[in-house]
Amino acid sequence: MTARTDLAAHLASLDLPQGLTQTLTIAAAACVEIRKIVSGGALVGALGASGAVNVQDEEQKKLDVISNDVLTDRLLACPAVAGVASEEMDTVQPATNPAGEYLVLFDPLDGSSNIDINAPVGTIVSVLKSPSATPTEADFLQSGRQQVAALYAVYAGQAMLVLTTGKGVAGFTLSHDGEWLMTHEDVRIPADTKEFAINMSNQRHWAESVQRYVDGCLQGADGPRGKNFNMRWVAAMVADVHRILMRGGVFLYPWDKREPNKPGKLRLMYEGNPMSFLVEQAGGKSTTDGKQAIMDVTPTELHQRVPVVLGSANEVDQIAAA
Ligand SMILES: O=P(O)(O)OC[C@H]1O[C@](O)(COP(=O)(O)O)[C@@H](O)[C@@H]1O
Ligand SMILES: [Mg+2]
Ligand SMILES: [Mg+2]
Repeated sequence: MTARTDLAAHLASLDLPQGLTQTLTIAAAACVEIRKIVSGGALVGALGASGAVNVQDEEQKKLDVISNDVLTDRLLACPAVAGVASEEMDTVQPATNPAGEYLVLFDPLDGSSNIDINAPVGTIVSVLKSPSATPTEADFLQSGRQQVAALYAVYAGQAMLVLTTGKGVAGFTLSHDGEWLMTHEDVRIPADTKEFAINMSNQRHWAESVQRYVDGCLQGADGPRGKNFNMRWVAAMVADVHRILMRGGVFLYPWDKREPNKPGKLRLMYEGNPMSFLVEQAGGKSTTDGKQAIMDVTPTELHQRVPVVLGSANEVDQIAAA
């Protein structure tokens, strides 16, 4: 059997700046640590609430806090990192690395409501160039187009890490020896699909266009789309997007009428941008509404929310036209 390419060999083949390779290597190793803690579950005290709330007023789970600490500690100790920002921290954390060149933004544990029921969760990471070795919050507010890398790790039956540095998308599976080995060399999202993902319990709050789109899917072969659709909702964006990268589909977390001034639930800097980079690099589309690319949104706040409509290109176009 020929040996598989490991993450280190893949990064070397991409001819990246040394500091970026170092940053991605550390982020990927932190994901292995988090995977071990997720796998330990109740045995390692990883389940349940932490008793605290984050800056977005959401209850923090113990695993949100533990994962955040692992990523923050490891990345701030990486000489190439100038600073980090996280969904779980109020403010940015500058490093004290004189040669720091990269900013790393992350959702340390995505799909928090899945932790206690042993369903898939993950980690999402976005990497930007830092304008300075002593960055301020304003330095982090770069659009998704400025990202130099994005990755996620999904902790499910298998742990997988999916990465882009702007030259396509590669997927790695965690071996029993704790190594990320390439199993998916060139991930491509099919342009067409018969599968959509949305939290249907919010239906009455959606905009008319989203109602029309989903209604068309539900009518199946008897309706305007002329084909039957299936629906999936893992309640962890990382796992829903992973499914789309593996076999196509669309994922929607749209704006809704409940809080008209709140753009959506998901966060631009930690969820929207890194997932959009991966989806676009795999040939899909990632938008706020079927039309406007998420990566073109100019960020104004660190914890900014964004509506998300992403996935198979032709299906995203259907949503735009609904
Ligand atoms: O509770 P809902 O509406 O199903 O929301 C699920 C969505 O919320 C999230 O869990 C938010 O992420 P966090 O768990 O990182 O806060 C997404 O991963 C997921 O798509
Ligand atoms: Mg999340
Ligand atoms: Mg989270």
